[in-house]
Amino acid sequence: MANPDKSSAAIAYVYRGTFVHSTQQTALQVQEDALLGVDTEGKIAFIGEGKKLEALSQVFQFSPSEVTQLTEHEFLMPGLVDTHIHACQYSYAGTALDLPLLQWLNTYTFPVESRFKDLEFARRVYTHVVKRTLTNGTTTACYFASIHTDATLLLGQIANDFGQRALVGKVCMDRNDSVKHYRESIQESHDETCRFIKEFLDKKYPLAKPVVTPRFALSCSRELLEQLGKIAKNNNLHIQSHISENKEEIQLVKELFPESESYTDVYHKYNLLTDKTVMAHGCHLSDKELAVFKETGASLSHCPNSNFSLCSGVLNVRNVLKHKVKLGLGTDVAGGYSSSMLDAVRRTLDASKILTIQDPKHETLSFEEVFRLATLGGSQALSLDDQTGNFEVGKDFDALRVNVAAPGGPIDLIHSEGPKTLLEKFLNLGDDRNIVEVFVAGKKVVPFTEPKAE
Ligand SMILES: Nc1nc2[nH]cnc2c(=O)[nH]1
Ligand SMILES: [Zn+2]
Repeated sequence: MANPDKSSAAIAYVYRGTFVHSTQQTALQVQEDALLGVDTEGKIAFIGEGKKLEALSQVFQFSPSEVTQLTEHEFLMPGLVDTHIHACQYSYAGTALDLPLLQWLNTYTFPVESRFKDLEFARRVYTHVVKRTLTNGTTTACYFASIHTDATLLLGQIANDFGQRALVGKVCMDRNDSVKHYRESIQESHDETCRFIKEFLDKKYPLAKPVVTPRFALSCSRELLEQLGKIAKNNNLHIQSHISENKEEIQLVKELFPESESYTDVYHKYNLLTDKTVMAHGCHLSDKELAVFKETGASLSHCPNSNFSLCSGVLNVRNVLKHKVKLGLGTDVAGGYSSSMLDAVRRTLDASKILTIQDPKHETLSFEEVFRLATLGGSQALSLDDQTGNFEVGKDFDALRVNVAAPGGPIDLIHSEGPKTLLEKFLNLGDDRNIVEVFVAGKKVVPFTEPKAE
């Protein structure tokens, strides 16, 4: 576990106590009385046994008296990864949940998103969403913004200023018959996407990157999809979109793209399925389509709150995992009403249990598996697992310090509990009151220090 050669940077701080995380092999690995050192570059420098404190302090040159000891009801876990969230829909989260997807988009979503031309409105909403998600433990977020380049650049800046790891997408859509002022021409969508990518990359943010973002097949012409596939390829960029969310949407895709064998085939044809692609939902994908996801390395973002709220469908996560398709969890605000990944964890378990009620042979997901999906799984789905997702030496320290018995918090601990039960209680009953500190790339980002809270 300890490898002094891996890191040449000095140790910035060391924690001692219980750590929980996931690996490819083990959904939940618990280390009790362990030591974890973070270097001045924000990377995990070592993980070792508490009883080896003396030796580790000599090898890694830190003072044993400076080690921070976690309390009995505390643990460190990897930060939560939200693989799909619409930052510009945050203002109406918790409302407008009475229509199915396409009617919901036309009635509520497009009119609100069109307001993001106004940079001051954008600043207000984006500051709130970044702060709220960080407080809820989202250390990495994959954001959809709106069609507006400058407002989307602002979202990238705000995420960077607050220290959140973020993928940020300017939405592309050249088709919208219902809210005609909320669409672009093909030329505009292409040129603004290029400007967005260039200006975003010029900022050289350490943790924020641009994502090519066709809204979904129904919002885009063939020409636009083709151009976006090329832009992503030429710049080696991430791609995000939606797929196979609801049955009416799938039927319309079939009618609009009759030459394609399936919804998946539409995106595949325009080179939009790569190992840096994340597609939201996929509730109704066939096994054949899942095989294309596996072959291309594209991943799925499971957004169960949204799938329930808009009555879209119930994704069979077990089947996706059997196909070895990468999968993370998403809040899909505001189709999903909660911006907390703890809610996504709970709704994922609910969705799996519903499938078991319908078919007792279905193998229900365990809380340990869902914990992995919310952390390591999300980092894999976003192809960021070389940097984050679990506690491995050399990765960035993206972590939550959780106190299950936080004073004034939502959990009453009646008995003394082992670490596995503490994690289960936190996942099912906890909230931001239990998340006492949040770290991204070694920097403490919650409680907020700078920039000043609004
Ligand atoms: N849930 C959801 N699905 C979509 N499909 C296309 N756009 C959207 C959106 O904003 N939310
Ligand atoms: Zn979405």
